[in-house]
Amino acid sequence: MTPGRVIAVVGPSGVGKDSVMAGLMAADGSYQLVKRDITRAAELGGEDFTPLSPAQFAERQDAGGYCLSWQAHGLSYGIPARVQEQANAGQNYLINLSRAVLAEAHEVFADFRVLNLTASGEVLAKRLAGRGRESAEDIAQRLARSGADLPGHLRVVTVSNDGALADTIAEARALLQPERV
Ligand SMILES: Nc1ncnc2c1ncn2[C@@H]1O[C@H](COP(=O)(O)OP(=O)(O)O)[C@@H](O)[C@H]1O
Ligand SMILES: O=P(O)(O)OC[C@H]1O[C@H](OP(=O)(O)OP(=O)(O)O)[C@H](O)[C@@H]1O
Repeated sequence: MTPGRVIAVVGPSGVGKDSVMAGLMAADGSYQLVKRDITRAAELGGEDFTPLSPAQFAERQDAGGYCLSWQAHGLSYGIPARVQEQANAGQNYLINLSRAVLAEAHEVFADFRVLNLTASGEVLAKRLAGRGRESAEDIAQRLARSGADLPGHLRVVTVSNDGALADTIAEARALLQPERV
């Protein structure tokens, strides 16, 4: 069985990862979005995620429930182990990952690609304020993280999302075309 393709969408907070993923999903029905476990209150909204308490998260993690997990922004994030199983069985996925787990993800998924989104610091600050999910202090901390480097051995496509969302989605699809999104 040919493994499914897993495309990680990464980039700084506010760059448009969730928006671009939604656009890619609307354009190509052959991918599924990965629903993450996050220790964030359900009412904070945004992406469709599974809200867990820190104790619930730790329990799942100890039971081997995650193929990838990390901490960021004072939260824990987990990718359910079944995502790895289903990708290996042929399912294609779009997945929102931390840049810090890309090298590990490259080991976890047999057919792994990265869509790296970028935007200027000014645009990021405006978008985070407009989204209204975080406090001013939280936003400042998120912006301070924005310069992470990507490991050199990965297959990465980089697209600016400084302009219109539709243009970003079209460019990402064109660059990923041989990659089927
Ligand atoms: N190209 C764009 N132009 C204008 N606003 C955008 C664009 N892309 C995303 N946004 C907006 O910016 C905010 C952050 O986008 P989001 O997808 O939540 O980013 P991320 O998931 O990377 O944090 C949202 O309010 C979203 O609607
Ligand atoms: O290590 P980094 O690449 O900086 O990423 C850190 C975290 O930021 C994003 O989280 P989340 O989607 O909750 O936040 P965001 O929407 O503000 O990016 C991303 O999915 C990671 O979980």
